[in-house]
Parts: sequence; C-alpha cells; structure tokens
Amino acid sequence: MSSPLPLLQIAETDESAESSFHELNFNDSECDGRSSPSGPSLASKPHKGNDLKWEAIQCVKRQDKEVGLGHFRLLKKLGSGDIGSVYLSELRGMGCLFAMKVMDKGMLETRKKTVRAQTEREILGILDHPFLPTLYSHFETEKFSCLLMEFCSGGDLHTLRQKQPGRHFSEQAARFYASEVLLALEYLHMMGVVYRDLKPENVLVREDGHIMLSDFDLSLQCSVSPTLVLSNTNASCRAYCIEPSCIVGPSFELPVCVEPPCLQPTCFKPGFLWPKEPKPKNQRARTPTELRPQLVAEPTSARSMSFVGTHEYLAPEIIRGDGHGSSVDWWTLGIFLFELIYGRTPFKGNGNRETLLNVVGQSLKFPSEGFTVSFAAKDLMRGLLMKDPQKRLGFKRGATEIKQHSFFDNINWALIRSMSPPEVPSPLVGLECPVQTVKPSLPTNVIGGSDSDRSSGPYLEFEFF
Ligand SMILES: Nc1ncnc2c1ncn2[C@@H]1O[C@H](COP(=O)(O)OP(=O)(O)OP(=O)(O)O)[C@@H](O)[C@H]1O
Repeated sequence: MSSPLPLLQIAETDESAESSFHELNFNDSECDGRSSPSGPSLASKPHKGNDLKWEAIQCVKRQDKEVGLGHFRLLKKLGSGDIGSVYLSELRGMGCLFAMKVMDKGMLETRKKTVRAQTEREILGILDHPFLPTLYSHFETEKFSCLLMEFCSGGDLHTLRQKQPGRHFSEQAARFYASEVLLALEYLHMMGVVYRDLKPENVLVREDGHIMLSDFDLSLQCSVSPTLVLSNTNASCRAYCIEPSCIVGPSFELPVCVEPPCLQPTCFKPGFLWPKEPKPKNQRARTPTELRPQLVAEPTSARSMSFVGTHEYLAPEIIRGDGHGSSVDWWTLGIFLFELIYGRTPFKGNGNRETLLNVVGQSLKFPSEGFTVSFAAKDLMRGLLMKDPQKRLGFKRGATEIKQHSFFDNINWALIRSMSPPEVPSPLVGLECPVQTVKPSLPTNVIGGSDSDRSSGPYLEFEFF
C-alpha cells in the first residue's frame, strides 16, 4: 500500500485523563441505574435491563452527555475486517470489557464502503437477542466511526473447529451451534434482515459458550409488513407468513473478489424477480380445526440482486444472478452444518471459479469414509442445500419448517439458553497487551473523542489497518 497508514493514538495508563472526568460509579446518584431504570434508550432494548455493561454506558451518557473514545482504554486488537478493525476495550473506571469496531471514515469514503458501514450500524442498532450482538453505543471522532459491541472471549467457530479432533465437530456439538444460529437467523428475518454472510468465522463464542453472530455489513435490510398468508403445500402444517412489503438492496457492488468475466457468462444471466407465492384460494372455506397456524414473520419473498458473500457459502441463485431472498440464509446454514460436521465445505473447488461452478452444477455428496453421521443430519443438509430456492427447506415457512426437522428433535427451543454448550472458553486471565508499536508521544486529551486533542501521559501508538 502506498498511502500512509492512519495512526490511532491510545492512552496506556492515562491517569490524568482519567481524573479529568467523573469516576464512573454506580453509587453516584446520577449513575444509579435503579433510580432511572427505564430511560428512553433502555426502552429500545428491553432485554438489556439486567445488563451491567448496558447500564454502565447509560451512566456515562447521563454524566458526560455522550460516549467518546476517551472513555475507553483499547487493550488489544482482536482482528481486522474489510471495513475496520476490532479492539478489546475497557470502559475506564468500570472495568467492563467491550469489542470496539473502529472504522476510518476517510477510508470508508475512498473505498465507497460508507453505505456498508451504515447498514451494519443500522442493523446492529435494532438487535436485541441473546445470540446477536448488542450495540452499546456508536460514536464518531474526527477520523473514526466507532461501534461499541459485546466482547466474545471464545473466539470464532472456525478457529474452534481447527482445535477439534479431526478438525471437525461431533454431530451433537454441530447441532448445538446450528440450533443457536437458526434462532438468530429467525430473529433477523423477523426484523427484516437477510444475513447473507453465515460462515464459522462470523459465529463468535461468548464467555458462557453460547454463540453470537457477528458482521452485518453484507446484510440486506428490507421492510416486513404483516400480511397474513396461508401456506397451502403441506396440509398437516399450514402457516401464516408475514411477508415484506418491498424489495430493498443496499448496493450493487461486488464485495467479494468475484469478477464476473472470469466465470462463464451463462452463470450471470440477467436476474429477475421470482413470482410471489400464490395465496391460497379457498382460505375462507377452511374450518378452524383444519388449521394449525404457525407464525412465520420472516421476509420469505424479499429479493436483492446484489452479489455478496463468501465463495464456498454463496447460494446458487446469487451466483446465477437470479435475485435472492431470505432462503440464501438457509442455504448457508446447510453449508455451515456440513463444514462443522465434515471439516470442509461441500462444493470447494480448485480456485474460486471452480467453487462457484460446483455450487451451481455439482450434486451434493457426503464423504463416505471416516465419519459417522446420522440420516437426519444428512437429510437436513439435503433439504437446506436444494439448488432451487423454492424447493429448499425453509422457503415456505422460514425457520419454523427447519426447527421441525427430526435433526432437531431433542432441542427444546424455548430453553436453548439453558443447554450446556459443547465448550466453554476458559476465563480471561491477565490480558497481555499486544498492541504493536509502543511509542511515548505527546499526551492526548481523548475526552470527547477528538483525534487531535492532547493531554498528558504515556501513550501507545499503533498502525491502524
Ligand atoms: N464482538 C466481538 N468480540 C470478539 N471478537 C470480535 C468481535 N467482533 C469482531 N471480532 C473479531 O474481530 C475480527 C474483525 O471483525 P469484523 O467484523 O470487523 O470483520 P470480519 O468478520 O473479518 O468481516 P468483514 O471483512 O466482512 O468486515 C473478527 O474476525 C473477530 O475475530
């Protein structure tokens, strides 16, 4: 890279800065969450009522009006993605840990990623689910846009899989992770979000061993308007669906490194919108006893023409450019389950072009040796990996249909948070501080989050991207 790398300066042990704003303390009457338990921000995330980290951030907001970079110590770089880097951060004076995604606004602008960053922020802002990240705060400095999220200490499922015997999970462990991912996807669909980027790398493990889906910059947001329809295909299992009212796509960019010219042109024939699922004709004529309604509040017919995702996980309809909807998430769930159980994805070829051609044209095969996998697991993968999205499990009735598959027979969906996870990460002991370059410099007054302000104290300075 020829352009100079932007530098972010962070305080190492910045006592002066720390003393220049209030010590955060729940005993402080202003910061006593119990005295104002239902502020407007709490109301938007009702499940955060007992979350001390949420309360600590509300406390900062009440005291200092807004949250800024100066309220945190950045302890460690957790990783970098396409649009930013994520740091383990500590809320000063409170000891609460967060994951802070820091994006260089100039870079976002130059690389035309501003819309992606905005999509991610908007989606994170509406989430309130145990298997999805909580956005504690968003703030901007002169140079950076920062998202403050929950920190997952257990790493990601890709890394965890590599540590398993044979580099694959047992079927039981795979069932646990697939169940939690399924619930997260169901919630996202109900919120009008098609995730589109499921892969083990994006499934993080919380400190209690349960999962958290991360990375929403490739997701599609669409509006879900409650329209009751009755699925007619399975007489014993009819469903009411709430369908989205319109089709929305964030952009038509190609976020993965797929060059359409390097593929056979026929794979990219012009897309078209699928016809809407016909509504049942004689709905009124049915007697109430015939109906076993299940609420499926998912955007089952939202369509986007964007070409997004990771090659081995791309659904055939995305590769063909046919337009795609929430069923792409059921395809990726099938690939995800396959990878957890067999330690590899089913359509991987020699290079991206071959992988994409395999996804579209090669039939699904299960490894014949070295694995003992149940019929139910294979049957579920077959159902999810139907190349025709309309025949795919979940197309008609969303997650409900998948949850009823025999692979999940032993799952108590309502009590899934009480299930014992296959692995619980060991508690964090003494965080080493592997921030790259230690370089004492002029002090920075980081309060308010200005990148250029200065105060006193030793600093760590490190390359940002
Ligand atoms: N909440 C979190 N807790 C712990 N680690 C996280 C958290 N969020 C992200 N990470 C780590 O930071 C890395 C970068 O995450 P980020 O979401 O920015 O990018 P990404 O997943 O690589 O995807 P993309 O390139 O699409 O942005 C991840 O690979 C993950 O290891």
